[in-house]
Amino acid sequence: MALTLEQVGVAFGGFRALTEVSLAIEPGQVTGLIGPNGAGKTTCVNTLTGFQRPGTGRVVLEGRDLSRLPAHGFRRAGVARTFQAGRLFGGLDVLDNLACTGVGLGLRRAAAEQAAAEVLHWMGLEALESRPAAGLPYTDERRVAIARALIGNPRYLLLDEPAAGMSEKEAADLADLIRRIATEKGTGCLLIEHNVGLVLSLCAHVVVLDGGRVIEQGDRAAILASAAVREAYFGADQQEAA
Ligand SMILES: Nc1ncnc2c1ncn2[C@@H]1O[C@H](COP(=O)(O)OP(=O)(O)OP(=O)(O)O)[C@@H](O)[C@H]1O
Repeated sequence: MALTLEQVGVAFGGFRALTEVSLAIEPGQVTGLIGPNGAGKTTCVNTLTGFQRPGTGRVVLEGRDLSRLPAHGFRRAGVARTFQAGRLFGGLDVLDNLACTGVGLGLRRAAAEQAAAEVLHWMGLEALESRPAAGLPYTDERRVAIARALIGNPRYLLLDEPAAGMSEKEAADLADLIRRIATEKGTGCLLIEHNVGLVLSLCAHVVVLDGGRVIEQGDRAAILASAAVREAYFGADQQEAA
C-alpha cells in the first residue's frame, strides 16, 4: 500500500528531467525528497500528482495505475499537493478558498463549508476563516494552502518546499504540523525541502535526486554517510579536500 513512481522517465524536448526514477510514499509516514537545484524534485511531484505525464514508467496508487489520469483525477483518487507559491484565490476569504476545493471534490456547498471549518479547526486556524486570502501574512498563506490540500482527507499529501522563506521557529512549527498530518490522519506525506536539516529531522526515509536520477535513499544515517550525496551537494573536489 503506497503511492509509487515505477521506473519513471520524463523528458522536455531532448532534455531528460527524470531517468528511471522509482520511489514510494508510505501511508502514515513522512518521506523526504532532496537534491540540488534542478535535480528533478518538482518534476517528481508534478508526475506524482498528474500535472506531468510520465514519458516512460508508471505512477501507481495502491495497485492502481494512475499514469494517464488528469490532475483532478489524482486529487479525487486521494492524492493532494501544495505548490511552491500558495496559489490561493486572493478575492475569496479563507473558508471559501477551502470550500471551493470541497465543491470541486463533489461535496455540496454546505458540506464543503463544514469540511473547511473542520480542517481549519484541526489546524488551529479558525481565526482566519473570514479573512480575505489576499491579505494573509506569508506563513499563514502557506498554512492555509496546506489546509486546503487536506480537504477531503487525502491519503497522500505532497508538499513542495513548504518551509521556504520561514524562520527557524516557523519551520519547526510546520514540522510539527506535518508530523501530525502523518501520525493523526495516517496520510502519507512527501516533503520536498532545501532545508536538509528539517528533512532529516522529520523523515524516516529520504530519497536523494541528482541530475534526474535517484542517487541515494535510506534513513537519516544512510543519507549522512553517503559519499554520493556529499558529492552531489559539495562536488567531488571539495569532498576530497574535506
Ligand atoms: N516545463 C519544462 N520545460 C523544460 N525544462 C524543464 C521544465 N520543467 C523543468 N525543467 C527542467 O528540468 C530540470 C528539473 O527541474 P525541477 O524543477 O524538477 O528541479 P528541482 O529539483 O525541483 O529544482 P529546484 O530545487 O531548483 O526547484 C531542470 O533542469 C529544469 O530546468
